[in-house]
Amino acid sequence: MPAHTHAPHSTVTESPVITTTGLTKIYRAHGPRGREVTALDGVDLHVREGEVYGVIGQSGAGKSSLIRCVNLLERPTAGTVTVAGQDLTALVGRGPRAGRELRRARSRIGMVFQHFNLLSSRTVQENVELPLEILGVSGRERSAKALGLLDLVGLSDKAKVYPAQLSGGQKQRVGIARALAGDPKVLLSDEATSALDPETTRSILQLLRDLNRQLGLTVLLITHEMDVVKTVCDSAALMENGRIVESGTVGELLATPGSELASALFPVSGDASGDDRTVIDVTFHGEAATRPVISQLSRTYNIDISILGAAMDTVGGKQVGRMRIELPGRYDDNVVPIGFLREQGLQIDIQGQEPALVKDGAK
Ligand SMILES: Nc1ncnc2c1ncn2[C@@H]1O[C@H](COP(=O)(O)OP(=O)(O)OP(=O)(O)O)[C@@H](O)[C@H]1O
Repeated sequence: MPAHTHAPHSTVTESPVITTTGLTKIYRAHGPRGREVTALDGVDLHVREGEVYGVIGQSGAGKSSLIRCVNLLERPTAGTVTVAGQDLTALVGRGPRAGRELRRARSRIGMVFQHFNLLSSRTVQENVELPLEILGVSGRERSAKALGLLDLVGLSDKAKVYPAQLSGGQKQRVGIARALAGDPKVLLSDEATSALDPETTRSILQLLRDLNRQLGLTVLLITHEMDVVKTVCDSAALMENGRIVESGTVGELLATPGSELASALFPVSGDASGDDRTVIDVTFHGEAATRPVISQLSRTYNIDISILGAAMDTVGGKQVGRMRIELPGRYDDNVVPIGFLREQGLQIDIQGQEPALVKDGAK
């Protein structure tokens, strides 16, 4: 594996910057027979300062509800939301003073939308200036700030044009510049690349990553695309039916036996070539990724190993990967070599072991 892979400098700290506890959102349809939909069912989310955190899940899992509750665009039914040390839920519906504080706190949370939400009647610069107008920033200061942000997102030559004259990727860059106008500590991204082609998606993700690194900006993004998580996220959570069912840093997920997210990030396939074989998935990450463990295994135990499938990649600047290998003999014959692999710090998942035990038991 190449040792020269450029690992971007990580700015992740242990301080929590977004925390939700028991976050619950129940939508109630109007009318006496209104149906209830529980979109969030007690979500505990912990996003650390300086990380890019991805929430992934299928349509209807509750991702949009989560991100909209984090900036209080949607009022949670229960639970708390703390952003940068401030309990936002405590400010809801508590009179004009708390309302002002909530608006101020919100200006420290940038939001990027799937369909950009730009005003077509305003130029690019005027779109970026909009949040500053709302904050009461003077004309000259607004203009200087907007031009600086457009430069940061690579659009300094587009200040005077209208959104209709821009490509989708350029529109999203304007959306990002606008989201940064209030100097947020946190950027929320709601499917920011879903409306873009793959190449533009890559450039927007790269921009988010660069802003994360340069500005120490914490990014919480929701997506239904595993590739987005793989490209930019330090940590990820999987949502199903309004709950977080798995979460952690990419490394932690890869080290979790049976992690759905880990196998979705690194899918490997391949079937055993016969009954009398043991198929195992080996996950490499960190330092173990650079050692020749498979050839050591083969030499130490004098066994022939077949590689059935493999996926290697760089996630958040770190080499990670999975390999599905086949060893001769049944599981009982391979306890020692498998122990050897585990001792090397590798994550080992034995394919079909549990179903086989169940089947054996049923015989
Ligand atoms: N305003 C609303 N009123 C009633 N139900 C809603 C409302 N918004 C969302 N829901 C319901 O809440 C559940 C979660 O929706 P949400 O949009 O949060 O999921 P999602 O994971 O973002 O899905 P998608 O990727 O399709 O946007 C769904 O069953 C949805 O129908």
